[in-house]
Amino acid sequence: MPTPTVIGYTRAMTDAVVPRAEDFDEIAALLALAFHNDLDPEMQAIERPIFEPERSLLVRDGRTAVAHAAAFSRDLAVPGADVPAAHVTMVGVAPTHRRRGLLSGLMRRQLREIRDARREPVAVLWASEGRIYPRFGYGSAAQRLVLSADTTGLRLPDPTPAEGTLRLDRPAAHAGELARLYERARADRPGWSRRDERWWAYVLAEVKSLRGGATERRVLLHDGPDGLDGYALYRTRDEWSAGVPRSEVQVAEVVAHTPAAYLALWRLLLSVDLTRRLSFPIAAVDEPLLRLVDEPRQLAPVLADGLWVRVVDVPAALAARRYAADVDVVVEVVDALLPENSGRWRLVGGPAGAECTATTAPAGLACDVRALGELYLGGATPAALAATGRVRELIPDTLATTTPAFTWHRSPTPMEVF
Ligand SMILES: CC(=O)SCCNC(=O)CCNC(=O)[C@H](O)C(C)(C)COP(=O)(O)OP(=O)(O)OC[C@H]1O[C@@H](n2cnc3c(N)ncnc32)[C@H](O)[C@@H]1OP(=O)(O)O
Repeated sequence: MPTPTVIGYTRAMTDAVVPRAEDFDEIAALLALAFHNDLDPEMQAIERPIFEPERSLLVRDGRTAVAHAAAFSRDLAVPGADVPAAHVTMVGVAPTHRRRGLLSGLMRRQLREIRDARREPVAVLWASEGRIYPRFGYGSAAQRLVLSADTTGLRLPDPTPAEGTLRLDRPAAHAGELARLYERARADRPGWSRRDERWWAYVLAEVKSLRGGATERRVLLHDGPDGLDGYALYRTRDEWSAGVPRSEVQVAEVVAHTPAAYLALWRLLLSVDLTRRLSFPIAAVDEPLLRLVDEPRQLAPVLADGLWVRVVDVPAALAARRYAADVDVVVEVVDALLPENSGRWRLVGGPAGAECTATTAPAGLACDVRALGELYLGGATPAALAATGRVRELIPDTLATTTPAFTWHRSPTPMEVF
C-alpha cells in the first residue's frame, strides 16, 4: 500500500484536466472553500473575464473539484525590459484532500508546461503563505512595505507653486488616462505587470463584500504644467470613537511622474478631514514618502513579501533582463524540478543587454533556482544571498564583481494582487 503522499503525486500528474470556460463556477466554489469565503456572484463576475481556462489545471475526485491552479498571461517589467510571465493564481486544494501531494503535482505539471511552451522565461505569483512556494523554486523577488500610519500631526514639506492642481472623480471615468500614466511608470519599475483593458476593468471593479465597510474607490488626479502627471486610488472608511473622528484613508496605488505630483497627491491623502489613520499595503521598499514626512516612525512600515519569481528557463530569463553594470560570470545552477536548468551558465551582460549560454568553464557562483528568482528583479543581491549560504562563491571576488550588476536603480515593487 503506497503512502498517501505517493498516491497524491500520482493522481495530480495523471488526473488533472484542462477545464472549459463553463467550469469556472465549479472552480470558484472550490476556491471559496479553500479561502474561507462565501461564493460571491459579484466577485465571479469580475474574475470570469480574466480567467484563461486553457491555462488552468483542475483535479476532480469523482465529480467533485478538489484541486486547482491556473495562470494569467501578462508581461512583467524586469530590470530594463518587459518579459512575458506566467502569473500563477487561483491555487487551492479542498480541505478534505489537503497534504496528499495535489498541489505538488499541479505545480510540477504547470512548470513543465510553461517551460515546454518556451514563451515565458519566468513564472510569478503572490503567496498566501510564505512557506508554500520555495520548494517549487519560487524566490521572494519584490518585497513591499505595509504602511499603517497614524497621520495625526504628520507633515510634508511646504507646497511650492509648481505643485499644480488636484481633481477628484470616479476611476472608471478615467481608465484610459490611468492606463497611460501607469504604463509609462511601469517601464521603470521592475515588478509591475502590464494591464490591458480587461485588467484595468478588474483593478477598478468594485466588490462590496471585499470593501470591509469602506467607500467606493476614488481617483485623485494631479495636473502639472504639462497636463495630467499623477494619480492616486483610494477609499475612506468612516469610524468614530467616543465622539472623536478616527476615519481611515486606504490607499491602493499612487503613480506620479514628478516629485511635485507625488507631494501634492500625498498632501491630500494625509490630510483628509475626519481621518486619523492611513493604510498603504503595497508601498515600495524605496517609497519616497518615508523620506518626505517629518516623522517616518508614524508610518509604521512593516517589510513583507510581495511578488515571488520562479525562473523557468534559466538562459532565456537571464538574457532577457539588463544589468546595472557589466558582468561576465559563470553560475552553476541546480533545479530539482526542471533539470534542463541545472548546469553551468555563462552570463555576459550589462546596461545594454545580455547573453547567457551553457558552458563547461569553472563557475564563479553556485546557487539553486530559487536564489535566481530572488535575484531576478534586483531585489536581493548575490552578496546578501551568500550571507544566507544559498549563493556560494566558488572563485574569490566573484560576489564583489557581480553584486553591483544584479542590482537596479529602482527597487522592485509588486503592484496589485492577482
Ligand atoms: C498563487 C496562489 O494562488 S497562493 C494561494 C494558495 N492557496 C491557499 O492558501 C488556499 C488554502 N490552502 C490550500 O488550498 C492548500 O493547503 C495548499 C494549496 C496551500 C497546499 O495544497 P496541498 O495539496 O495540501 O499541498 P501538498 O500536499 O502538495 O504539499 C506539498 C508540501 O508542501 C507543504 N505545504 C503545503 N501547504 C503548506 C502550508 N500552507 N504551510 C506549510 N506547508 C505546506 C506540505 O506539508 C508538503 O510538504 P512535504 O512534501 O514535506 O510533506
